[in-house]
Amino acid sequence: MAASTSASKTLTNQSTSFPPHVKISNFPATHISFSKSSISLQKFTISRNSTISNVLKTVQGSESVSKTRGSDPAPKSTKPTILVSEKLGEGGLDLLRSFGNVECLYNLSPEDLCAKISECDALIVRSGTKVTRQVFEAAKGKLKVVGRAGVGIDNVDLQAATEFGCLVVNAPTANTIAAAEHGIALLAGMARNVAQADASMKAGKWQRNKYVGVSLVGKTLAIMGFGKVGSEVARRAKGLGMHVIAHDPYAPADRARAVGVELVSFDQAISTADFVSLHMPLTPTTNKVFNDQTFSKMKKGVRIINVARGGVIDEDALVRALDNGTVAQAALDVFTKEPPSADSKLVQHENVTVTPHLGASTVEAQEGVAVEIAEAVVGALRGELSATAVNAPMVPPEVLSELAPYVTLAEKLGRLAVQLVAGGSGIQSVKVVYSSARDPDNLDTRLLRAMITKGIIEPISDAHINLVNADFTAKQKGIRISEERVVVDSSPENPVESIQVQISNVGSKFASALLDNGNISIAGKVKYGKPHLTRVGPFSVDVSLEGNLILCRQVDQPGMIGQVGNILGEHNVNVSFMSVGRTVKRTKAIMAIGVDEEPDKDTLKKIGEVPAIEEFVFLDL
Ligand SMILES: NC(=O)c1ccc[n+]([C@@H]2O[C@H](COP(=O)([O-])OP(=O)(O)OC[C@H]3O[C@@H](n4cnc5c(N)ncnc54)[C@H](O)[C@@H]3O)[C@@H](O)[C@H]2O)c1
Ligand SMILES: O=C(O)[C@H](O)COP(=O)(O)O
Repeated sequence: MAASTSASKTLTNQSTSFPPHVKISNFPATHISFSKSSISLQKFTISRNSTISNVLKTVQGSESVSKTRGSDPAPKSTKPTILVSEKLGEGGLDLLRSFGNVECLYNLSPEDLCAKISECDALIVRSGTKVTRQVFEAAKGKLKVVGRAGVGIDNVDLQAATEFGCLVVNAPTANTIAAAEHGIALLAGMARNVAQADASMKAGKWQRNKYVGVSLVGKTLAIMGFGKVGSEVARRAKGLGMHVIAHDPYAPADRARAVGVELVSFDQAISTADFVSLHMPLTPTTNKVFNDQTFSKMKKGVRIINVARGGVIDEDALVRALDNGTVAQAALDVFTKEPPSADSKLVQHENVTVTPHLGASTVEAQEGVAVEIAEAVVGALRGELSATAVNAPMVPPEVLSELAPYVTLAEKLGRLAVQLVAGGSGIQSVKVVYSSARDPDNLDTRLLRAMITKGIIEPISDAHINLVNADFTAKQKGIRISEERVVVDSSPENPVESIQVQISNVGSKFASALLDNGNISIAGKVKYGKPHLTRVGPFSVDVSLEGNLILCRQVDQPGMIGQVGNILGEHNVNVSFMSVGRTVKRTKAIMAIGVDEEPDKDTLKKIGEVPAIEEFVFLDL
């Protein structure tokens, strides 16, 4: 298959918008929504020659709503009803009132919320309202958008929202500074026992010796998670004279350097720090990452601050570490269960300072998130695309049905590529090469690019990526995604022949995935409707992208498949696919092995001990 032409473009600072000229014909339009692992489809009837923007409006039921911007009111008879269930800044409320009928009903019981919701077109919440499946069921299709006035959307059942065709939008940036300032307040307050001394004085005591604190200047602070909040905490801590280090496997080193912060390994961060401040998202990887084992590696007398999410700490282990003196003090704004039980040992511990999830609670941040969320909700009710949507993008059904298998391939390639990146390497530049028989102008790759972005970003953050927010989120994370289309001589019936994903300027956990130019490179194809991995670095392979994957590089010699297969078999790990690729006979080869179960550490160790195996990596697809 010869490459005949190529065209490339780089996406920077680009907001997502649909071309107005794209038309769809008379068939049921499909509303595509993504969750972490699934795509759900719902059908809506769209008239001939509707534009995509009309599709959006029809799907969200806002055709009759005013199309004017800013504070122009919607026609009275068609004003949408917007329920605000937690306190929201006045600026946001004013904007909402200029557009719809706003009802502020705080502290609704779950039953009252369900009773009310079928009258509402939009619901605005913070972290206190649980927007459950029952709420979406009770809405009976009336609810079109849920706005989360803040970052975390763990209180909204996204899957249910998606299934019920309800858009969810959030306000991811307006409370960053507030959270960082609260982190610093907890750090300083804890070091000087402010809360404990205050309580003691109010109890009539004067205990000057008991509340001798520790100084911050010259102490080492480890920032765990160098994102928006983490980097702002770092800046402020440096101003206090602290030595700041950070651990974030996905943050670019130059961003850290610009703030004067050194990026280090997890173990180095926790074993050298006097203070450890947590700013990573709660993901399966970070869930209870601070546990008995990690506390035991910390410097005796370490102090911990958490304004991220309670679930990153094993709270029982923290109580043990406080009791045995490993951790001298902790200052916590967030808890696994909120509110925590009144008799929680952690909350009651004398060396623990607590606040009731106040990180975002400043007048300024609440005004900021209120306006940010009001704009997003009003835009969504008008049927506009939102840069902060966390679910429910829409694409024309003919594009969707054609691209559906490639969408899965794209996400899997993204997930796979990011797992090949070595810890400590910040991802800044991703190149996607689409080989296709179609003219470059006749291939809409936005959905594929969004899915590759989703595959790359979601395993390393709590961001939810879809067609709407993919470019926005990548840009926010400092990841530049460029696309190149290569026209190949094959059937133009297939929109794409193959997709290659390259990540530049990073180290790899699996050196064989590197091309001569130093880029991690993998490529895949759709075969019989299923995504297949067809290339790893310079090696050709062919393995279905299902379950999990082990990649091994070995000296090309007989018996290797048998040896590795036996180890997996002995440990009851079922092999689903296997493929061997090599560059030159009897030199180096790689083996790609699809496995149904995740092998335990012992099994992987045994694979690594096979003498001819030079390197291997386990990848979760
Ligand atoms: N207490 C509050 O009121 C409050 C307010 C705002 C944000 N938050 C929470 O703070 C956290 C950070 O928010 P943000 O806006 O800075 O998010 P962000 O996405 O900008 O930053 C998170 C960073 O964590 C990094 N990360 C991912 N996995 C990691 C791992 N295993 N180890 C170390 N780092 C890892 C990511 O690369 C990213 O740089 C989130 O959990 C958010 O929900 C809490
Ligand atoms: O996720 C967030 O934005 C913060 O945790 C703040 O939550 P809140 O809006 O309930 O204060």
